[in-house]
Amino acid sequence: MAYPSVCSGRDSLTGLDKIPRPFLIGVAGGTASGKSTVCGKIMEQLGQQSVLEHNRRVVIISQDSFYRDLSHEEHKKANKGGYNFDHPGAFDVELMYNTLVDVKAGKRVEIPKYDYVAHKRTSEGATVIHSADVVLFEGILVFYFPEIRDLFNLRLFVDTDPDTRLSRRVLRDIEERGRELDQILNQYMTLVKPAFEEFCLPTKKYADVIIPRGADNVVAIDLIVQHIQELMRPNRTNRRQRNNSDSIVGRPH
Ligand SMILES: Nc1ncnc2c1ncn2[C@@H]1O[C@H](COP(=O)(O)OP(=O)(O)O)[C@@H](O)[C@H]1O
Ligand SMILES: Nc1ccn([C@@H]2O[C@H](COP(=O)(O)O)[C@@H](O)[C@H]2O)c(=O)n1
Repeated sequence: MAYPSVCSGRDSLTGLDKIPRPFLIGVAGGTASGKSTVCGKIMEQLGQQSVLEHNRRVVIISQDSFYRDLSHEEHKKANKGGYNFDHPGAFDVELMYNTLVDVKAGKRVEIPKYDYVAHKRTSEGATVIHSADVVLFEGILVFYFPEIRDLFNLRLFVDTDPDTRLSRRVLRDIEERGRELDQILNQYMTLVKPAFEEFCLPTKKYADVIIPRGADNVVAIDLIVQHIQELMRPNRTNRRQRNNSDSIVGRPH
């Protein structure tokens, strides 16, 4: 696939002289490992959970918003748990890449919400990004595509044991995604688990920080938040000019 050129290259975490805004964090991990929950905790600890959504300076995007549109046949398969949503080919990589490039360039971007019952993006409840300090991009395969992997300034991998993930997925898919138990287990055994082992797990090596036990790991989350705050501190040398009051650092939590 041909991608448009972008000023790429990852800012070294020790080379603190060039901290980009927004600071783009990739959060990978298996299904139901706690990626969204970890992102929520990071946002909360940065004091943003109580801020109205359109004023937030820390934004979470889900990779699921970039699933390809399904054909009629694929949609029928998906309704039976037989469509492979865990394969890299299920994603619109070009749209995902172009969107992240726009986010990094500070452009106003609208990210549609994904409807897991209808298996498609919805026009309602889109996340609007216009002047974020930190953008968290979470999903099972956010480190799979090299061009996308290279866009991240920090990479986290949420490492939760597979039994825990399966039991959480079963409960979540029944409660929130309108699924039946036999369909969930069949999809998991035939598609989700093999794809996790083939495509997701091998990307753990790209992480800067691996978070064992996901959101239960308060120490890891505290350290990550401290690191982000340190990087984003307004009086860092050579940082982009901005008003102190605009910063997420030092805001009341
Ligand atoms: N540490 C935890 N303890 C208990 N339940 C959790 C924990 N982390 C996540 N969950 C639950 O597990 C399910 C999957 O978590 P989620 O954060 O959505 O995972 P992911 O984004 O990786 O799919 C959700 O129902 C969530 O509430
Ligand atoms: N229509 C869909 C789309 C995705 N899935 C499954 O969701 C998982 C990814 O989301 P997580 O929050 O669990 O990371 C992935 O494993 C897909 O199997 C789905 O079932 N239906």
